[in-house]
Amino acid sequence: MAELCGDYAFPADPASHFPEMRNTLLLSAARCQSTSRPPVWVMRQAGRYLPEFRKLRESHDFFEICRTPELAAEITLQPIDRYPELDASIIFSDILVVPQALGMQVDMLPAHGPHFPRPLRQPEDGEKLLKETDELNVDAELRYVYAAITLTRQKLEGRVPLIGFCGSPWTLFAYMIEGGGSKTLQQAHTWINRYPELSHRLLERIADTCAQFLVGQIRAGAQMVQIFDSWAGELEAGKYRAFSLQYCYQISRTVRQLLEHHQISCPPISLFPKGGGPIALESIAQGSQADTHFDVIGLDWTIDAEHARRALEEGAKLNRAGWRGQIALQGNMNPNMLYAGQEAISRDVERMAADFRPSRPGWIANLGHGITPGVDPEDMKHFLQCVQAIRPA
Ligand SMILES: Cc1c2[nH]c(c1CCC(=O)O)Cc1[nH]c(c(CCC(=O)O)c1C)Cc1[nH]c(c(CCC(=O)O)c1C)Cc1[nH]c(c(C)c1CCC(=O)O)C2
Repeated sequence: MAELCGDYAFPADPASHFPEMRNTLLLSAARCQSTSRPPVWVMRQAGRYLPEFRKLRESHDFFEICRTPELAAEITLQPIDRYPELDASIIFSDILVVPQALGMQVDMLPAHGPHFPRPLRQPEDGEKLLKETDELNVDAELRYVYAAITLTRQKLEGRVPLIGFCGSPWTLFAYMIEGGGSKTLQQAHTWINRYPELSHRLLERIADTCAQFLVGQIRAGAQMVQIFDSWAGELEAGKYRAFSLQYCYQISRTVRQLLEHHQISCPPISLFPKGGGPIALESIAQGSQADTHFDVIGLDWTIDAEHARRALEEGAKLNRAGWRGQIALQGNMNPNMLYAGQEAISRDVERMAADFRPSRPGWIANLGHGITPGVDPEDMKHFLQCVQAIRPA
């Protein structure tokens, strides 16, 4: 893997190394600062609904693209070149590069998605992984992502900010045990119920790896980072706090500490607790501390902006650490609305804009989950144009 990217060196100072930014709407909204209009980007915006992506995929394996900075940069830029309406880019990669860095094999099977030939089956498999990753050099394993980020920042020429990301420890842990997608996560639940102590040690190792990985991405040029907790909604409230949220806080804390050591200011950190509902949001605000908080929370489409705000406020009232920071919201149109026709899309964007009006400044328009492969690229364009037409709050 290292051969593919050769030697990589972090820029001395990411703040001054890259072309001057011409669009900072995302970074302002993430800090709840007022903007002329809400910024917009879309999860999975570089993906299979784009013919130019499918064309490149014909001749390259998925993880080969992830490991080849020139290809990852090219795909990251595809939606930016096609849609001048976008206010952010997100580096082309996958959350499963972290299990790979931890020594697990992951393949991307056509039509099936991710597949681990040797998932964690027995407690001994977990102990073995812990032993073998005790002195893991995260930066050496994942520097191909850093190289892709630095190259993409140059190619973006300041058009829009670049977002870096990782999976949440719980979501990655579940993939590492299930070995791929799963409807029930039965085996992951069995691990946290039968082997809670070992599960905690694994989650801590994954969180530490993710934190170092996000710091590397930020040093390489990422201007916001998002933690995808795609399976937050699978856990009951107490277990969500113990097995997921706690480790997302650990990532936030470690990222802030390590960046301070490097004398780099911390960019906005975003958490997407998919399916977690009001209970997850309340828990997030209740448990936040100055050094563990999130600047942005992503919402899926099953919760509306008003309930989300209320849940965050309730949580903040119960916060014993005295944390009173502001949280920006991101989301949350149902991705399936992109199949409903342009008139319906227009109406739903208007509805969404009205719902989020009291949250502005501090709203980043997005879908409530990733865009799916069957969407007509013209309908995506229409969605972006509708968001652009939203007037100042
Ligand atoms: C759970 C998860 C994964 N990957 C990711 C998540 C979290 C977000 C979510 O919940 O959707 C995150 C991800 N995956 C991908 C990105 C790239 C950046 C972007 O444009 O958003 C990001 C941010 C590329 C991708 N990751 C994948 C593709 C399609 C792969 C292909 O071309 O064959 C892309 C463009 C494959 C992938 N990767 C994963 C799955 C389950 C699949 C298969 C199903 C699917 O395609 O949605 C794991």
